[in-house]
Amino acid sequence: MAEPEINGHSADSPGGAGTRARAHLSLVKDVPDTTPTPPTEAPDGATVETAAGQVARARRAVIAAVRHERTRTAARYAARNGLYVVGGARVLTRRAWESRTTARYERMIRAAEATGQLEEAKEWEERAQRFRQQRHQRRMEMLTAPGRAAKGAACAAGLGAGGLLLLGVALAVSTENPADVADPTMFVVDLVRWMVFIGSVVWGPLTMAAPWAAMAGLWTVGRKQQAAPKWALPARRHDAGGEPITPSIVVTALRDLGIGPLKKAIKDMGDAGAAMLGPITLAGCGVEVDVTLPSGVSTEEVMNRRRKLAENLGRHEHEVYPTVAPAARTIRLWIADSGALDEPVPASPLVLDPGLRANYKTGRAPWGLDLRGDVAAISLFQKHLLVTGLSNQGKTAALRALALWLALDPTVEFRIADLKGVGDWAMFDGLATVLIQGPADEHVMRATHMVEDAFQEMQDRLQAPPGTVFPPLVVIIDEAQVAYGSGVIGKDKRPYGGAKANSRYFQAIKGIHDQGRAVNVTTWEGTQDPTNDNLPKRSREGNHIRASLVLGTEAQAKMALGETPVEKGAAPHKLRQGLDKGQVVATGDGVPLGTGQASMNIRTHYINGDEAEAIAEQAKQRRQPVNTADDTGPAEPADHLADIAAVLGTQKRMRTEEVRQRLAEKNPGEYRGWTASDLIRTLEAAGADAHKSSGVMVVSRARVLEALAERDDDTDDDADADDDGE
Ligand SMILES: Nc1ncnc2c1ncn2[C@@H]1O[C@H](COP(=O)(O)OP(=O)(O)OP(=O)(O)O)[C@@H](O)[C@H]1O
Repeated sequence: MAEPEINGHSADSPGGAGTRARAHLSLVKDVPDTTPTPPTEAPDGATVETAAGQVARARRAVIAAVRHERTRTAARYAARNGLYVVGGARVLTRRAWESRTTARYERMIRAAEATGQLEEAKEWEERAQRFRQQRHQRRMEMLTAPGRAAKGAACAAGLGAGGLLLLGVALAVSTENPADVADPTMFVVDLVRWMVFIGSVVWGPLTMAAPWAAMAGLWTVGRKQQAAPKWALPARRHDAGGEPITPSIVVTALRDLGIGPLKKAIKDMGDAGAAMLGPITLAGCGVEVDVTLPSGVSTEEVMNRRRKLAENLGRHEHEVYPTVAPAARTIRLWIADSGALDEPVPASPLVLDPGLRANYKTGRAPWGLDLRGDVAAISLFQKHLLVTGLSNQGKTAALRALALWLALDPTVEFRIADLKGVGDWAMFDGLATVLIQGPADEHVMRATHMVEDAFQEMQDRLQAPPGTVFPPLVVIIDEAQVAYGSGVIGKDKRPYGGAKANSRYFQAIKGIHDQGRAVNVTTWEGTQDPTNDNLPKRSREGNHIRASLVLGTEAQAKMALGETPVEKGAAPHKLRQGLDKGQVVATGDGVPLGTGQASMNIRTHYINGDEAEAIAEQAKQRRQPVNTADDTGPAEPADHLADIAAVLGTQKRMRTEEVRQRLAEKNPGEYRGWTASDLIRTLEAAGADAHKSSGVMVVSRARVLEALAERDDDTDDDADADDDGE
């Protein structure tokens, strides 16, 4: 600010006050000398420049050239590319080190312990143990390797020489020329001679090219990993220049928010507002600070001015996350290092570790990183899940990443309807028991049957004796808005889709939301651009975990996540469409939220189609082959009498207890909950009553078959009567 005045001085009085002012200034701060040097009048009247003026001009030109953005970019470019080689060497050395030691396992154990995943830590510990044993075995084998190799070489040489001699003898016998005995051996000798010759010719260029090829390899690895210091990286990757966050910057940013009472309170504070702040702590790729607001200022007022707050802090809006802290009247600010959130998210552990296992009950799916850069792992045990967001922002990829992790637990059954049907879920063919793919009415009908079927299975499970253990059944409907929006009507005049109470799809989903959790039947829905019509309130609120990618408005954010998380700071509507692809704001049970935290931003790992195929393949190898159906058909009621006849098989009579047991094995969903009186009643109704034989109740095969035949006759008669009537 003072500079123009000083420059003004110097222009007026070059050798006097101006020079003094410059001298003084240079002691204070090293600024470029931009003072124009005045021309001097030559004796003949021409204007000439003094030597000092020329030097000063040259100096200015050099300084300007050195400081020019292009020079800096070029210097960064040169430094970066040189350092990629060094970085690449470091990366490869680390990889080699990790492949020979237990460093990687120890790192994973620490990470698992830090996120409270003790099961996972134990699993890594066991793997490390196995690795140590195998390494020991390899080392022991290496001790005896030279002897074995020498023996092998001697054997091979002997066999080779013998073979050539034998071949020579055979040749000599066939040509009747004893001199041919040596031909095969001489051929091999010539071959070796040629190989040595060719080797000696290419050896020179090869040894010349090898270091360059090695350098190019190191450079490629370094570049891929961006293994250069931050300052040398391209502008979009290095720090975009935001100031470090200090207490005075935070207080000033709050003071200038435009909230009158806050401004006044800060002015009145003896310590210029510092008392409002808790300690500023490093939190991942940013800092965190709690701000206790003065009385008369609500947390909501500050949260509503998020953009201005971010700008006052020298950050973009998406780099500042204000949330309501557990303490009263306190707001928690997490402020990212400038540009840090634009760094790519590393690859998923599912891609990096092909040996990864999952456990439905105790495990947590490694979904991505939170804003601090810590692992964000989600528990999916007995959770209904909803992922929503605008189109093409990574909804399917986020949902699929969770399913791929869970597929690594072979006990989990999947039934999937992808109502877009462009193959995003195709890798689940042979893994899911049902896979419906397509957007037409027919697919909505099939998806509805699939959900109704799961609902029926849930009902059956609920009837089972207490303590029965159920395998997890996860029903996934991606692009569920297609089902909610469908106008297709069934033969019974009931709508399949829609958000009305009689919508078959909606009813089945609601039914599972209400009671499915306890018997391990859960739904996961992915939906686009939520509205009250394409995602009814009762349906969205039935989910335990709700996650949203970028959305258009706050009202949509409330639909996606619920009112409370949004009021406490969850803001999917503040994410940047296109730039924040794959970033979800997640809330609910199963999301690792801290005390008082209402939501979490998770930058999910992206698993592309090929990687998803490979992970699904591993999952298939760990489970029994699955015949994937593309339609479950409307649920047919079970034929009890026919089922009883089937379990009797060829036996004349069978104890009622055994019949019940066999029925439960044949169709657990239908018969697991049957009591003895259910069986007796069914038999009586059909006229094939159970009776006592040798003191125990038995079912007679003859009576059951008779009852079946009678029933079939009756059905035929009814059909004939109907035909006559017509
Ligand atoms: N986690 C991620 N990180 C970076 N990019 C991602 C991520 N997830 C998805 N993308 C990108 O976004 C694109 C769209 O992803 P996806 O198909 O999952 O979106 P969607 O929201 O399901 O789309 P639609 O609404 O059309 O079904 C992907 O092709 C990929 O390029």
